[in-house]
Amino acid sequence: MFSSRDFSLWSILKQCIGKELSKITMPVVFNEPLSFLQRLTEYMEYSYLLDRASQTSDPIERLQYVSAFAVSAISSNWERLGKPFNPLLGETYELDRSELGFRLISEQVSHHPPISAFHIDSPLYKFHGQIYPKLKFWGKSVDIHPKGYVTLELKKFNEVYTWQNVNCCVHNIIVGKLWVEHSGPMEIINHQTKHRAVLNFKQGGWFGKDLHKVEGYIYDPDKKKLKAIWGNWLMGLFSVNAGTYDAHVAAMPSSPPHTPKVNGAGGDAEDASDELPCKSFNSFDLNIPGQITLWQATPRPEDSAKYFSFTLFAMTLNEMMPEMNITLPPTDSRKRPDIRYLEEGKIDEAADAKNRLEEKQRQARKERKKQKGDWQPLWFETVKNQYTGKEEWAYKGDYWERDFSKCGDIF
Ligand SMILES: CC(C)CCC[C@@H](C)[C@H]1CC[C@H]2[C@@H]3CC=C4C[C@@H](O)CC[C@]4(C)[C@H]3CC[C@]12C
Repeated sequence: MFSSRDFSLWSILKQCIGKELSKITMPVVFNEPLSFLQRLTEYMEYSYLLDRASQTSDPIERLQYVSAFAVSAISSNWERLGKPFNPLLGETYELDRSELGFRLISEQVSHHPPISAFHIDSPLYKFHGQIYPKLKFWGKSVDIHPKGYVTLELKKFNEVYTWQNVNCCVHNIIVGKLWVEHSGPMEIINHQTKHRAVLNFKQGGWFGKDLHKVEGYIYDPDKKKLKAIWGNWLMGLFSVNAGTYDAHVAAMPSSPPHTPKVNGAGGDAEDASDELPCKSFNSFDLNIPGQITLWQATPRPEDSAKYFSFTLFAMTLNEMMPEMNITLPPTDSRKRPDIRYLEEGKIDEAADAKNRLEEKQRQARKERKKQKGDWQPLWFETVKNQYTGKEEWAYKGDYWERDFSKCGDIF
């Protein structure tokens, strides 16, 4: 990893207050060596939770595991402060993890606004969706709204679940240590049985008491609370009967008084930046009789901090195995020269390559405009999702036949 300490993020971003960030080009030192398509693949790090959900006959237990999956999908965002590369229009990424039971294909289907579509197949489930990351800069922080629904189909039960990704915020852009927070509600619906999980990602608050905490309930179709789910999005989740949980929490002594920080007068979460997430995690393992652990995060590899804070799963994503040179399409993220250079620590080469690719993309767009042509994604098309009622990008099929003769020359 190259140190970006000598570069001021603020000096670049100060021209952009209140603006959408997808249009500004950032120096490559603020990047991590992955494309956003590869980064999205990290949703699948804990794919075993989907296997587990498909293997239980109790719909409530299924929803518990689907909820754990939805939360686990963002756990790798902790401490990840590099910006993934914006995928080029038509860029694709595949990940064949048949030994884990799934394979994934994703494509950048739109450039302005940026939209990434993905589709994952397993013998047990299908998981697909699209993300429209909207980044907005508000001076002290960057707000990220990863718009778009994701859909999970459990084949054995003919069940469809949908949810929306939770909002994200990067704090301390001007001074201090950058850190990531997820906050807001996440609602996961089983459209067949009408069970719902409503989870709340809490804000750190004044003293960081609730930092990274997730808490919520599973409701039956009549909105009766069945199970409580609680934990922390970076480390793990637990569950127990809702009644037991509520009684336990009500009987808990209120938290010990805190000494307010002298300079911590603001009401926002920045004050919590020194709080150790591990410390607050202990208080989440409430040890309630009958509680079960739904999910626990795998610790980061020892040297992770020197490698963009990647998880082990993330470290595999840009690996180019010898046979891949032949099997991969020319549009696969692993073949992007700028990302590869950054991975190798060659900053100047990475910056040059990134400029060249972006220029090439602009030229191609001009050409299309002249010929009055429209861009057509190769592997996805728009359809209406019957459950969410929203237009979405659906996989057309055929990718794995590996006929890549129609792939554009984008790198
Ligand atoms: C310091 C600033 C300017 C650059 C760093 C911004 C980084 C941290 C931002 C840029 C794009 C962001 C991602 C955009 C969309 C998603 C999908 C969502 O489901 C989980 C969060 C996730 C994966 C975001 C994580 C944070 C992210 C990677």
